[in-house]
Amino acid sequence: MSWRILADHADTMQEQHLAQLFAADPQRFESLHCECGPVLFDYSKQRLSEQTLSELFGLARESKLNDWIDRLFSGEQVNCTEGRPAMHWALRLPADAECVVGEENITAQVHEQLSRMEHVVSKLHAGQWRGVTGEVVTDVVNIGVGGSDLGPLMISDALCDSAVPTSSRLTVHFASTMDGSQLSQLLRELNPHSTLFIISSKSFTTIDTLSNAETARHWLQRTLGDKSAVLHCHFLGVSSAAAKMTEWGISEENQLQIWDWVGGRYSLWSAIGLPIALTVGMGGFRQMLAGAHLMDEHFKSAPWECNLPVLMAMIGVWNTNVLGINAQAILPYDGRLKHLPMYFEQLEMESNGKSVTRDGEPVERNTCPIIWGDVGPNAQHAFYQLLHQGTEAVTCDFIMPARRYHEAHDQPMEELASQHELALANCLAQSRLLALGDAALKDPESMPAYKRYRGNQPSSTLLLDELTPYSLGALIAMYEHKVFVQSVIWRINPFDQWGVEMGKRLAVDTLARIRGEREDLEGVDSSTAGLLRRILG
Ligand SMILES: O=P(O)(O)OC[C@H]1O[C@](O)(CO)[C@@H](O)[C@@H]1O
Repeated sequence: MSWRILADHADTMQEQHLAQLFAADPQRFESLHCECGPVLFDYSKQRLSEQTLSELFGLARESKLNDWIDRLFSGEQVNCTEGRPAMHWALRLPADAECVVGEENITAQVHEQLSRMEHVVSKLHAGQWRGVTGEVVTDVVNIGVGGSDLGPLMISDALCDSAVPTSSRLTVHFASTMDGSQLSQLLRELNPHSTLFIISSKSFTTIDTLSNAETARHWLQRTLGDKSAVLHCHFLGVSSAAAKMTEWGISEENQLQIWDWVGGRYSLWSAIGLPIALTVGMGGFRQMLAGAHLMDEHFKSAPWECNLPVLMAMIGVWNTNVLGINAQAILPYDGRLKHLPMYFEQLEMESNGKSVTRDGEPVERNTCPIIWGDVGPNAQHAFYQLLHQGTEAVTCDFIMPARRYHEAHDQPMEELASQHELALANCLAQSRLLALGDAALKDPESMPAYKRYRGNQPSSTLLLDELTPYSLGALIAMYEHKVFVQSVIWRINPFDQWGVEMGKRLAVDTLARIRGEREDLEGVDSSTAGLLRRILG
């Protein structure tokens, strides 16, 4: 029923260009933006009206959104294919919050691991973590992939301005690629005597991570010898599989725990976020948790009309399923957020890239759009041409902090401030031009066709007061909950990722052929067989 109403309503909306919507209502921004703590969400440049939202809320009611939000926050097994709850929100609860699921006191477990993390962070920052030969550890390498890499990497970079000075002058590095290229580059520069590795893997079975971990172990042992003390002094593990960490050789006191109920792409709030805490200190890490908790509470209790994750999700549904816009660009106007698009690609596409409902039926409508992005000003010189004059409709998320640069380190303050202003101006100019097209320009009719702008490309702007652990925590939690709301509307499970499993199994079989352990090419398609023959000479 709601879908039909939305389709009818779309017929009217499609007739109106964004330029007309803005011209008709000078107060459009006032009625179509919303705030939660440090995040302002402006959706006035989306192709919708207040009536659209009320029709979308009809769909949310029909989909029993509030019941699903209750299920998520009561620890029900919302991840039905794996029989697990999804409780990343519990990682952000303050120590005095009560959260008991079954027999388990979740808050107590979470805060015990936070204390253990704190111990590790203080020891490393104070220069008290020593390698096997007594040298102070100065370099930490996080080995992980997917959620065990992207979140920690993205946030550590984003919060570089909040980095705490440490007496050990600690540097945190990341290695994820299974071909070993990132790690071997690092190993050329690092000193085995003063390097610590974090093996970060929820499952502790991911071949990418385990093969890099093996390489790191051999690198250390070639210089430091084959004694168990080398493993003890140079490896930490973060996983939900304690026995596997022990079997690999990580001593129990160097193990940090996460739980089955934290999905990999939702895990940066747990000990998987250790590299973040090493960068911004435990104080900064707790601020990030507090920002996310603020968004959790807002999501649970704010009316839909001013609920940021719900609004963002329903606008996404409107774009994808009613306006037929199947591409979304993530465009941060701040170089510190360069990994944010990649992080959201995993969060959204691994969660909602599904075509079977919770009941095992084929979905009736499109699910997650294709998401990509880059630092906005750089992307202006790369793919914005398509946004402005191509044939595809794309919705964009512009993300930027309003303020930056309180302290100038080595550069004059005015120089830094003026570069920030430049980025802000470009962000506002681009979203304006995308929305209004020629209407944003003077005398467009005099221009040749190839210089004209169609406009009507929808976008949202997420304005943070500043980029801090608190505001970034709130922003990421907002997107997490948006993904959940959309999964409810699309009736899919956002917490599993079966689509990535079969590829891993086929790779095992292919590897046996590449290594000559299996010579026949029986059952292999001609393309793969031809490429294998060429590789094997
Ligand atoms: O932390 P793990 O278990 O090594 O998994 C890494 C990544 O691999 C995936 O399972 C996909 O293969 C992601 O969901 C996950 O973030």
